[in-house]
Amino acid sequence: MSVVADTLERMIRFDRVTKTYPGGTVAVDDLTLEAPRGQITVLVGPSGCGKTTSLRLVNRMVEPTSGTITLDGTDTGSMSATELRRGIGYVIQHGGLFPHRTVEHNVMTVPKLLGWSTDKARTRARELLEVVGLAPELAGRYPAQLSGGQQQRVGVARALAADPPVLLMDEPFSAVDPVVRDALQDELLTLQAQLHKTILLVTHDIDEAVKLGNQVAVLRVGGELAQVDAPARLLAEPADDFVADFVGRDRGYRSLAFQAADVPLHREHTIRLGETVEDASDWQLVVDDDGRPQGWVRAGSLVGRPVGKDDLRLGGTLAGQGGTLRAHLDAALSSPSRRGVVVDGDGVLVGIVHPGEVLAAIEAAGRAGVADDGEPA
Ligand SMILES: Nc1ncnc2c1ncn2[C@@H]1O[C@H](COP(=O)(O)OP(=O)(O)OP(=O)(O)O)[C@@H](O)[C@H]1O
Repeated sequence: MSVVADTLERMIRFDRVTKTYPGGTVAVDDLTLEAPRGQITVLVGPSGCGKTTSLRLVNRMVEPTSGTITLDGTDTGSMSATELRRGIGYVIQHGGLFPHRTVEHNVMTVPKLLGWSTDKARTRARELLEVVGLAPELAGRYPAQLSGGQQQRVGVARALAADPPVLLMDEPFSAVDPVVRDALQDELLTLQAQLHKTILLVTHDIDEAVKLGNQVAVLRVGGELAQVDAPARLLAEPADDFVADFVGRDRGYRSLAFQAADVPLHREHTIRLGETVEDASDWQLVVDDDGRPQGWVRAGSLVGRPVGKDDLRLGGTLAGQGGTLRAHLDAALSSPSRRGVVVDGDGVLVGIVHPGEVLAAIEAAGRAGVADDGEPA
């Protein structure tokens, strides 16, 4: 298998696909959609809009009533279901693990079905458990002895076992708490940066959709595609009221997460922990011996004595150098001094930004957007 990561060549294509279930429910209505190779396409929409049905149409767990689905140009209807599924990993909520098989045996399932030797399948399973961040000692446990997040990681490892070019993921992270979900989402993005799978992922959570998707398809109940676009465009230019409502009220602010910040950086006078405060000017930034910001102090009341950890006001977010407008604006607004702290990849202070200048950069980015498109966004 060779997957070219950087082409936009289609991998999965729905061509005028309709699925009507016995009883007459139209779950998917005349869907035409392409999932580009090596990218994450997210299907999002309210409950019952046909997301799961659309996903299952790809691996033929559901057959279309009309229309065709092609995989790399081949009509899936012309392939045997077994042959088709060999190239498709499938991840569901809770991992969908076999409860009576150990973690390792769960991951070995597909390689064994493909006729791999036990040794080769076991080596692959161990390799994958490491890839998804699971400690080797978990290999012998049963799914019930794992946390929700760990089960989900095993589910991903199992889907990747035979190195399929395509991954279908149905609400893979919705059964875990928000903190674990966020971590799993980050891990999927890191993994994807190495693996370049063609991923079709279903979620009902628009924040997850815009975080993970290279493109996001919004479906409405009745199985109609309302809009498919890159996340930034979806937030900036929802096609209609339904999409605008679905993407949410603070979409203007969230769209700043897709724009790189071109904001002037200013030098900031710093003091080190333990250093005696001599300057009575208002907020001062405290750094450790390596120059990493630790927090702000209100210097006036501290003049003449050393700064201790208890004096620090924390709470301001840090923006990464070269990061997004959203991260810079948030750093400025959440800082007690209203000066946003910008750090490099090692967490060392590189400068500060002022909220007014971040807003000016937002305005300038908006004007550049108008110039690019030739018409206002
Ligand atoms: N096997 C089935 N037989 C009959 N109707 C079905 C079947 N599976 C799904 N449906 C119906 O098709 C519609 C779409 O269901 P589907 O599960 O694809 O939606 P969904 O967007 O994934 O929903 P959710 O977010 O609630 O999981 C719903 O009205 C559902 O009741």
